[in-house]
Amino acid sequence: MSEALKREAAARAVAEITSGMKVGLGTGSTARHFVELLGERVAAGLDIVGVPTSEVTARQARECGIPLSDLDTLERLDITVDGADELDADLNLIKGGGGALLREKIVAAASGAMIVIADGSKVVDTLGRFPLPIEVNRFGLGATRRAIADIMAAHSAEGALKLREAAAGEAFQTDGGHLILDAFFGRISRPEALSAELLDIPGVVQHGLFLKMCRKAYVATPNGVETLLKGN
Ligand SMILES: O=C(CO)[C@H](O)[C@H](O)COP(=O)(O)O
Repeated sequence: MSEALKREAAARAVAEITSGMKVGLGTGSTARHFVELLGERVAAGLDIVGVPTSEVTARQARECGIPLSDLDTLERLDITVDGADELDADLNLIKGGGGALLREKIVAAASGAMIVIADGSKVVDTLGRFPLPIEVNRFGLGATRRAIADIMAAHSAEGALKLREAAAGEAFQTDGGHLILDAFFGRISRPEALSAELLDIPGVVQHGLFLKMCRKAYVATPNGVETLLKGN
């Protein structure tokens, strides 16, 4: 999908930001457009404060002149705008393709609303085609991996469980210093049950299923930007 369409989706979300808002800033190539466009509005006088969901986004936001804060200071945000790797008709999501899922989920959960911006290829009937990112503690990796594999088998996962690499032979490390296991389900038919089972594993820090967190999505297609609302 073209960068131009992602930018159109981002522009629709930027139009919802008004002065005085505390805004969660997502991570990824679509969120990057949002941050850039938001920076242009800040330069033109928009008075907001942003809370970034990754070190990469924090750097970009600073370069764009967006004032930044954190959840220790602000505790609650008005809105978070972020990308997604998959979204279904109920606006349940898979996120974490960029490895920022933990901070993304913390920031979205602290926000009054979450808007997703994505291109049309991200819309699916059933979540699970995109491998589910699971952030895990380094300690006990083997045992955690085994426990996740057992859950995958119980959920009839179609594929493998892979340690994410930054380069050949070098494990990807999240901003929080954790590792990511990518779980290839194919189809996730019981996302709530899967979420609870994964979070029950002590070594799992968080997973990329964002359930009942998003109420609106702007989806860029070749025909323009579609607005998806939860319940529609
Ligand atoms: O969850 C994410 C990062 O952890 C991103 O929002 C997701 O990967 C989508 O990225 P992009 O807009 O580049 O397709």
